[in-house]
Amino acid sequence: MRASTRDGRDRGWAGELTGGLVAALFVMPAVLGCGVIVFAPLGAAFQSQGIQAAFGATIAAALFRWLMGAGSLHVNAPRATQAALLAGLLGQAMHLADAGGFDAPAGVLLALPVLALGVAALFQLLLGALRLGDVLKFIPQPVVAGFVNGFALVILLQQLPNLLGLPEGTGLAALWSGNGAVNPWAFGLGALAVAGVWLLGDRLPGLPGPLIGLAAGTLAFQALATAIDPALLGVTVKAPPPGLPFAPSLEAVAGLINHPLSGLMLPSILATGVTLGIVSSIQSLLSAAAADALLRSRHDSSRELMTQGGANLVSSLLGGTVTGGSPLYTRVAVRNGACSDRANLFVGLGLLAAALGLGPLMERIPLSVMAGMVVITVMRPDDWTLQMVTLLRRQQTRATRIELLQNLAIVVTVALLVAMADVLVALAVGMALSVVVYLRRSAVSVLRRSYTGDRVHSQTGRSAADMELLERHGGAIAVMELHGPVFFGSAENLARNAEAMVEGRETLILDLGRVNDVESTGILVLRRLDERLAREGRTLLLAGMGKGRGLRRMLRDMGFDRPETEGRIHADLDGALAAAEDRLLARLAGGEAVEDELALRDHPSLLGLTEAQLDLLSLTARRVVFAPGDRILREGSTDNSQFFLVRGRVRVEKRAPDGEQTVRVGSIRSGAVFGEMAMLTGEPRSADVVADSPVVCYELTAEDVAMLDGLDPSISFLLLRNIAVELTGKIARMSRAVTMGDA
Ligand SMILES: Nc1ncnc2c1ncn2[C@@H]1O[C@@H]2COP(=O)(O)O[C@H]2[C@H]1O
Repeated sequence: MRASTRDGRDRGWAGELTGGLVAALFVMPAVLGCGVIVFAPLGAAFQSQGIQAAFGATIAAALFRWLMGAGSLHVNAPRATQAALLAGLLGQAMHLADAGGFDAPAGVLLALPVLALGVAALFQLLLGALRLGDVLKFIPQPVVAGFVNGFALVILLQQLPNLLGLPEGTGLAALWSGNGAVNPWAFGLGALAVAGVWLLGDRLPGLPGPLIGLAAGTLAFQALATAIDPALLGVTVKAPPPGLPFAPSLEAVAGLINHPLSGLMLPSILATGVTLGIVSSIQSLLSAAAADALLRSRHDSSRELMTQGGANLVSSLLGGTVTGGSPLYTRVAVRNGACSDRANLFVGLGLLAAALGLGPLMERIPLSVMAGMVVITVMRPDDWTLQMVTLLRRQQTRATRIELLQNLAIVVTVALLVAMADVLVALAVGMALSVVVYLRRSAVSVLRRSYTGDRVHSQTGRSAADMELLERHGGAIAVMELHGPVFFGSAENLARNAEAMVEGRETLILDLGRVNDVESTGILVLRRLDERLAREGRTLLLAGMGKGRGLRRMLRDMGFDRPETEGRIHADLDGALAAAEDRLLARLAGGEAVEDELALRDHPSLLGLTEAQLDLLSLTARRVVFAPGDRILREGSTDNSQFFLVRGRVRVEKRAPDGEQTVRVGSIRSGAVFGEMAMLTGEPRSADVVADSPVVCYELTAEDVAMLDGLDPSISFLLLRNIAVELTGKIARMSRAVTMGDA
C-alpha cells in the first residue's frame, strides 16, 4: 500500500530524499543523547561507544524498515527512556560484581544490554507472530505513562552531575558530602545552551533545537578556551567514534557466558528485555496510530510489532540500543515531502554520513552541554500525563476530578518506583493499583439509579383508591436498577448499598436488565443478600431475568434457586414492580382482602352512578370468569365489549412483528377496566389480554351500551368520564416514568 501526503500529492523520490534527510537531522540529537545514556554507568570513557551503538541501531532500524517496505511511513528513533533501562542493567551488574568481589571488565558487561535488547526483540517478534498486538492495549495507560516519566527521572538524575560539571564518577550525593563541587564554567555553558533551546526552540521550526544548542554551546566553549585554561571549563565528550561498530557484540556475549555474573544476571536480563519489549511495543503502536492519522494510512498492529522486533534484533547484533517508531520524527519527514517507507533509506544514509563525519567534531562538545541537551529532551512529561494535568485544571465534576487524580497518582507511583526501585516492582505495583482503581470504579458504577415505589409505579391499571395507597405507602418498595458487570469487585459494594437502601422497607427489587455479565462470585454475594433479607422478613425480587439471558440457569447452577421456586423472578422490571405493589396493597387491605371479589356496584369506574343506574347496569352486564392463562382478548379481533375487572389480575401483551413472540406491556388489576379502547373507537383490539390469576369481570357489549343509552343517556356520560379520569392517571404515571428515565 502506498500512502500519500496530506495534500494528496506523491512527490516521488525527491520528496523522500529531502524528507528523509531532514528527519535524519532531527533524529541526530536523540541518537547522541541515547548514546550518552546507554553505557553511562561504565563511565565517560564509554560515551563514544554508546554514541556509536545508538548510531548503529538507528541506521540499522531505518534500513531495515526501508527493506521491509512495511508500507506507511514510520521513522524510528532511539528513546532516551528505554536507553536508561539498559543502563540500569549495567549499573546493577556493576553493583553485583562489586558485592561479589568479581572482576567485571567492560568488554563483558557490554554484552548485557545486547542480550536484553535481543530478548526484547524476540518478545516483540513473538507478540507480532501470535498477533497479540491488541493485548497490549490492556496495559493501563497510567502505567505506561508512569514508565515513560520514571525513565525520564532516571535520566535526569544520571545527567545532572554532568550538567553541573561534577568531577567524573561523582554523583549528586557528593554535593552534600562535600566531595564534589559544581564547576561554574561547565554548568554555565550547559545552562546557557538549555535556556537558549528552551526559549528559542519553537521559533526555529526548520532546525532541531537540541542540535542548535549543541553547536552554540560548543562554539562558546571553543571561544572561551582561547581566553581561559580549557581544563577549567570542564571536560568534553570523550574519544571520537572510530567508525561504526559492526558486530563487536558477539565477542562480548561469549565473554559474559563464561563469566560468573551470567547466572546472577539472567533473571534481570530477561525481566529488562520483556519490560523493554512491552514498553517499546506499546509506544510503537501508539506512534503508528499517530502516523496513520498524519498519512491517512492504516497500520497492521502485528506487522508493526514484527518490523520493530526485527529492527531491534538487528540493533542488538550491532551492540546497539533500542529504537522505536516516533510520531514526532515521522511528522518532520512528512512535512518535508516524504510519504512512504522509501524515505527511511535516506534517514539511514543521512545518519551513516553523520556517524562517519562527526568524529572529530564530537571531541569538541563539552560534556555539560551534551548533558543539558539530553535533560531538555526528557524534561517534558509525556503527552498523556500533560493531557491529564490540563484536564484537571479545567472545571470538572467531583467524580471526574477523582478519576484524574487516581490516574495521576498511579503515574507518579510507577515513575518513582522505576527511578528508585526496580522496573518489575513498578510494573507489578502499577498493575495492582490499576486493578484496585478499576474495581472501585465498577463498584460505584454498577448502580444505575435507585428509587422507591411512591415515586414510580408500574404500568398497571388500578383503581384511583389503590393508586392513592401506592402514592402514600409505595416507599415500602425499593428499586435498584443495575448496569455493568456484577462480579466480585462490584457485588460487595452493591450488597452494602442494597442493605442500606432496604432499611425500613419491605421489598427490594434488583433490576438486572442492563447488567451485561453476572459472574459466579457476584451470584454468591446476591445469594447472601437474599438470605439476610429473608431472615429480616423482607423480600428480594429479581427483575430483568427474561428468557435467553441465561441468568436463571446461572442462579440454579450456583444453588441459588429460592427466588425461582418462590416466584420472585420476573422477566422485566415492570412485572416485578407490579408484583411488589400487589403484595403491598394486599397487606394494606389486611391480607387476602384485595383478592376478594369486588361487587360491581363498588367498582371505581361506576363512581357517581345513582342506585337506580347501578341496578340497571348490574342487570345488563354479564359476569364472566377466567382461569389463569386464559386469553380474554386477542389483538386484532373485532369484538367490542368492555370489561370491569372485579377480581384478580390480567396482563396486556402485544405481538412482536414476527407474530411469534409476545411482549408484556402492562397489567390491569381488579378495580380497573379493559377493552375500553375498541369500545370507544370501534377499531380492532389493540392488544392481547390474558388472565394472570383467577379472574372475574363484568362484560358490557357495545349493544348493551346502546341499549342503556336509550334508557338513560347519563350512564354513558358517567362511564366515559370515569374512563377519562383513569386514563389521565395513566398518562401522568407514564410522563413521570419518562422523566425519571432521563434523570
Ligand atoms: N399499553 C397498555 N397498557 C395498559 N393497557 C393496555 C395497553 N394497551 C392496551 N391496553 C388494554 O388492552 C386492551 C386490548 O383491547 P382494546 O384495544 O379494546 O383495549 C385495550 C386496553 O384496555
